[in-house]
Amino acid sequence: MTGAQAGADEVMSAAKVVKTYGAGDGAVSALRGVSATFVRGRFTAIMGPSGSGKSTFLHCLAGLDTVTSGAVVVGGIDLTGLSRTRLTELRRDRMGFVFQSFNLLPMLTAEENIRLTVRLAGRRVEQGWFDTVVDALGLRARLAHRPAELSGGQQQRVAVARALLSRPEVLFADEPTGNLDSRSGAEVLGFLRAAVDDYRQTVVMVTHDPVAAAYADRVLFLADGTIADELTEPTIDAVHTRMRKIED
Ligand SMILES: Nc1ncnc2c1ncn2[C@@H]1O[C@H](COP(=O)(O)OP(=O)(O)OP(=O)(O)O)[C@@H](O)[C@H]1O
Repeated sequence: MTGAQAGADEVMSAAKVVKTYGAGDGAVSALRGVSATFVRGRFTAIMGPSGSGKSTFLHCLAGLDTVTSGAVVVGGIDLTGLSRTRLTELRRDRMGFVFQSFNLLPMLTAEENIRLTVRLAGRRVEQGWFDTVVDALGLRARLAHRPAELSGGQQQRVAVARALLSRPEVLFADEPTGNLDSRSGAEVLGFLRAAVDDYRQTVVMVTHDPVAAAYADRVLFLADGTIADELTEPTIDAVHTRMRKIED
C-alpha cells in the first residue's frame, strides 16, 4: 500500500500517548509518548517484553483505559474527553474484541453468543453476513451448542465470529491464541488473516508469540513504554531476531 492510500484510509491513530499509573514516588510510566497509525485492511501485531506496555497500549486504543496525555482517534473521533457512556457506545458500535479467555456467556448457545453484540447495539443482524462469517469459521454444525460443549478452538472461533459480525472499524485481539494448542491457534490466526485479506478488516493484536506475529502485516515492538522497533512483512525468524535485540 502506498503512503497516499494509507493516509486516505486511516482508521485509527495514537499521537504521543502517555499513560502513567499512580502518582508521586509510586508512579509507573506505562507509555511514554507512543505514536502510531493504523490503516484499513491491515493486520498489526504488538509485541514486547513483559511490562513493556502492550496491554496498556491496546486498552488506550480501545478506550478501555484513559490516556494521561496525547490523543487516540478512532474513525475520526477523538476518544480523549469522551464520556464513559459515549466510549461504551463507540466500543460497541465500532470495535470488536477477542480475548485470551474467549469471554463467551456460558448460558447462551454459540449462535446467541455470536449475535449478542449486534443485538445489544439494537441493530439487526444481516443474515447474509451472519452466514458468511459462520461458514468461514466452520461453525455451522455447532450453532446450538453451549460454550462448555465446545473445544477451546471452537470457543475462540465463536468469539471471532461475534467480533466480526458487527463489522467493526477495528478488531482488537489480546493474546487470542494464548489458551489454544498450536493447531487451533493457527486456525484462529488464519481466520483473522482471511478477514483482513477478504473483507479489509483492520486487526490489532497483542501477542508474545513470534509465530502469531508472523500472520500480521506489521509488528510494532514496545520496550519500556515506547515503540522501539517496527517490522513489516514479518517472518517468524525476523520477529525472533528483533525480540532478542530488544530484550538484550
Ligand atoms: N492498573 C495498573 N496500575 C499500576 N500499574 C500498572 C497497571 N497496569 C499496568 N501497570 C504497569 O504498567 C507497565 C506496563 O504494563 P502492561 O500490562 O501494559 O505491559 P505488557 O507489555 O502488556 O506486559 P505483559 O506482557 O506482562 O502482559 C507495567 O510496569 C505494569 O506493572
